[in-house]
Amino acid sequence: MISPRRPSGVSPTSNSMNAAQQIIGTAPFTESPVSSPTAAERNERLWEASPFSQILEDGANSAGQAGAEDPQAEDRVVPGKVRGEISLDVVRSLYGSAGGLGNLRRSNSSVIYTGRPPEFPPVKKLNPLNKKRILVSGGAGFVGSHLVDRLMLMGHDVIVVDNYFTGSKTNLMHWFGHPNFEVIRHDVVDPIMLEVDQIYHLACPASPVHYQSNPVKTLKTGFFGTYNMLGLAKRVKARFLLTSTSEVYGDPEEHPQKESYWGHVNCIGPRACYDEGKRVAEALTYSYARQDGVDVRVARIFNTFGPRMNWNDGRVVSNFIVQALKGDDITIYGDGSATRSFQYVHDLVDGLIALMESDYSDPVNLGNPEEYTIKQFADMIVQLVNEHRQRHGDVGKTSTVTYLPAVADDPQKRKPDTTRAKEVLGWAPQWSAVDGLRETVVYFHQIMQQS
Ligand SMILES: O=c1ccn([C@@H]2O[C@H](COP(=O)(O)OP(=O)(O)O[C@H]3OC[C@@H](O)[C@H](O)[C@H]3O)[C@@H](O)[C@H]2O)c(=O)[nH]1
Repeated sequence: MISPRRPSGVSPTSNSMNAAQQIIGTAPFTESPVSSPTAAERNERLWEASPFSQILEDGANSAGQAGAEDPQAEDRVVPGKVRGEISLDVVRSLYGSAGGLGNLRRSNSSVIYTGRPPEFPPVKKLNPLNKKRILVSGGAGFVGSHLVDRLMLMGHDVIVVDNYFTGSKTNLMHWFGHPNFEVIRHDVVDPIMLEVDQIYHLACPASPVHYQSNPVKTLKTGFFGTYNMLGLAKRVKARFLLTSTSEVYGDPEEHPQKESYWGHVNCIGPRACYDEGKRVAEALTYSYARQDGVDVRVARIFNTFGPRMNWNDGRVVSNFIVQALKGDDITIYGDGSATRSFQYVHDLVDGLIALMESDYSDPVNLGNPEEYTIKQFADMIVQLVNEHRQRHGDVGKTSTVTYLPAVADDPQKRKPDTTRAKEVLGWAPQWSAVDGLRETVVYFHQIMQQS
């Protein structure tokens, strides 16, 4: 068994338990013996030769064992923090230098795609009754690609639709050609017809810089994108999960924010394209549920960070880490007293899957209630980056903070009340912001070394 931990996000009787409980690399299927190697024997030999077999068989201890010889061991933090019986090391291998990042090299004049590693990561062999066809809209993006990784490792058939506005094929390259995986270049503002059992609807730019760059398109994505995905869910009777946002609470007058809070949004401001787009997406979702009986789930996602964020994403985490790694000024908009609560992407993926597999239809906040002022957050990142650089013998310039004008309608405080997620999903974040940031610093450092 890879991990002794039972997924704590779901009850032992729920569907997700059946899915998540199944173990990667379990005993191969049996067939009648024949003189030439059987499929099972071939499978076993391939498995033993696989670079992943060692990782999986070492299980949660592998990071610790590697620590004695590995100079970068301190870059690895908190082994085992992924729910379900999936090794965190395998998940990491898909975006670290052994996986996703290992797929390309850059020089001044060219980019060389070296292809995915010689074998796909092993996916679980599911009983056909438990294997689902799952559509992930926006699956080439930051959060979407991590969700795709997890659903693939769990053994499902995954179809991604993405228009690559902010997503990237390189986030998914490690699955190209896998029989359980398909990707379609498609913009969800246009209808699409597919046969699926579940739809995770993520497609929408999420960084304020991106969603404000074409606000009409953001509103079209919020309305027509959700309308088309809900129409599909209705036609094929798929369960539908909307990724909504903490931005539906606007600049909140209630703190922390409970799901029962109706919000405080400026419907004519520069953020309205996203906030109101997501609010109408929620309204559509519950209208389809009431009128047509569509089986819906709504996650309200709070600030999330992790590997595969674009270095030029524009959000605070990537901006501050990249600035600190370069020794540039850390740009605080306003006086730094606004607060945010940051969750690591693996916690979010756990929560999304637990919600999809639950029988709960009302909105659920998914976020980490650890709250920081932006100034505290800047100091924390500078310190973590300095520690990281010292470990690598890199004595670069230490960044200092510079204050720039505040952005319009910037919410002044944000912190999720996660009581509902605990009660209905058994979900709570497992990663502290610091632990997640350590991994994210390593990731951005690797990206910068490649460019
Ligand atoms: O370089 C920067 C970037 C951002 N910030 C500040 O840091 C805070 C967080 O800003 P971000 O752009 O990361 O994200 P925001 O919280 O404003 O919006 C996010 O909210 C939740 C999600 O749904 C979305 O990912 C996004 O809209 C804001 O106060 C912002 O003004 C800086 O001070 N400097």
